[in-house]
Amino acid sequence: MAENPSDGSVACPVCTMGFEVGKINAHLDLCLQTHVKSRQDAFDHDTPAPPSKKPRINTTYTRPAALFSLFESKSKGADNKHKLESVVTCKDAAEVKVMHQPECPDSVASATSTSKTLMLTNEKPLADRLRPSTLDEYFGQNKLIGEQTLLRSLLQSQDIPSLILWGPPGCGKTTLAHIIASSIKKKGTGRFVTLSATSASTSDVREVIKQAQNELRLCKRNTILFIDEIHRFNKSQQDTFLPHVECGTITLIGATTENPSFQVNSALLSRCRVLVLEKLSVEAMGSILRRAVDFLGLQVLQENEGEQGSSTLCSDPQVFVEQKALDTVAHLCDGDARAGINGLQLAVQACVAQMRTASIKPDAAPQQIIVHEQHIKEGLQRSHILYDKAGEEHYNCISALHKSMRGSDANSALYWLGRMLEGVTVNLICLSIVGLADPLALTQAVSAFQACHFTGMPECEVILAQCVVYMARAPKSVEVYKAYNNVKASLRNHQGPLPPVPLHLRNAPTKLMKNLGYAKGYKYNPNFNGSVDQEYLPEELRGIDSFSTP
Ligand SMILES: Nc1ncnc2c1ncn2[C@@H]1O[C@H](COP(=O)(O)OP(=O)(O)OP(=O)(O)O)[C@@H](O)[C@H]1O
Ligand SMILES: [Zn+2]
Repeated sequence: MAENPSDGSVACPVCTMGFEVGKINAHLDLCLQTHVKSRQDAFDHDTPAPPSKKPRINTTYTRPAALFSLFESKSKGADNKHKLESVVTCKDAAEVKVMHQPECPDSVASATSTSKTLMLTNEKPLADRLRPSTLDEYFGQNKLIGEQTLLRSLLQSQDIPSLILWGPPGCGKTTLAHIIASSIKKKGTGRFVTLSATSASTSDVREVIKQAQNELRLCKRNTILFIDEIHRFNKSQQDTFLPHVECGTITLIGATTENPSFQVNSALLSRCRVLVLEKLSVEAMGSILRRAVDFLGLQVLQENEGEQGSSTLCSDPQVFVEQKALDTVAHLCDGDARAGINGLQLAVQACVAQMRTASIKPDAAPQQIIVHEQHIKEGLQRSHILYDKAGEEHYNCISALHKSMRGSDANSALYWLGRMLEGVTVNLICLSIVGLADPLALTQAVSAFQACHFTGMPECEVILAQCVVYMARAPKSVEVYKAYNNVKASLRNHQGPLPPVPLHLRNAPTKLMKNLGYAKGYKYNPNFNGSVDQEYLPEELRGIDSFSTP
């Protein structure tokens, strides 16, 4: 800014430089733009893309085929050969720059320039690039943003109260805040500032508040302050904005994955409206993934379709993704859109990388890349507990010991115990397999465990031996064991996000939780004579009995 402050100058609320009264407004517009941009750079992770970047998504949308075309045409030669000109390899990115000369008549790419980078670089996670900027692209959360909801009418009236968005990871809290903010910015009624409680300090907050005060005083413009992961601020940090939320200098939108009753200052909480977001449903995830697929220019392969699909006419390599693979992402991502989108991205990257190594030879035939369910599973990085070979012998002994006791063979059980005492401790609690037929067995096992701790080797041998013989001679039951296995299997095989805990079964220690309907309708058994008719399972599991299923 070139102006020199004079004596009767006013300070710019943003950069605090002095300006003549007549010039301050013109300066402000400019200064705000630069300021907002620099803020966005600083908090790039959770701010909307600067305007100049946005069309990237839109352009992509209208011509997805061009973007995912791995090979770009240089000229429309009649030569049908696909010549690889360059392959750019980066460490683990699927950034591929390759060229060829296709004959494909409908290749959109053929009309465009030279090599283009595949939309799968690692520079920014796909989920971030896909962040919706309007409610039309925001899927699920219908209870919150459906027609005739409070939030809709607030958005229409442009009168946004301070909000706390509470929900599980990747369900769209940050996105919703951005949408709210951009709808307000559109009408020019407010300013939007983003801070993340993981990186911002109290002085950052003070700075934002100072600017908001100036802004309100000079421009009569409200500031919306979005704080991601607000629960990471401690209570005294949260106190910093309390008075400013109260007097309306800032409208606070906080996002949190933690129950705000416990993590957000109660004074602050009482000044904010809490909106609860849910895990995204399988259907919502389906729509979100569709959008990702379009963005990447992938083709979806229905189950009964051959691999050739629609590409038989065109010699361009194409990337297909099985519909089943998409369904798998929607089911496995547990309502977390970020995990789902990025899982899909990783799977596609892995497939493209595989193809790349396979086709490095010049004149390689064009290929079709198909992303299968298995790739997706790897992409989602569902970790499994690996079997520890080194400990195998130990587990074999435990197994033999357990089987001997189950078979009421005290003699063998003692033998296996002896084998294991060669340096390895026995997990005595495992011995409780005797089950409900003799509930005292568990007590025996725990007592033996404690007794061994008191006495140590070698005296504890006898204690262990007594315990093992007790187990071997006790009556057996596998009822609980089987039933619990059924529970584990049903959890493992569950499709989509796990059902929420029924509201009436939840505890309601805070006012917020009461207001949200927690504990409502719960029948406290001691208040009733005899049995109480009450459901203790989520609605979709009613009627399923782990004890009776085989
Ligand atoms: N409801 C939705 N509709 C469409 N896309 C969504 C939705 N929710 C999330 N996404 C996608 O998932 C990404 C992550 O979502 P977002 O950052 O809003 O989640 P969050 O709830 O703030 O998660 P976290 O608590 O982990 O920060 C977004 O960039 C967007 O691409
Ligand atoms: Zn300024």
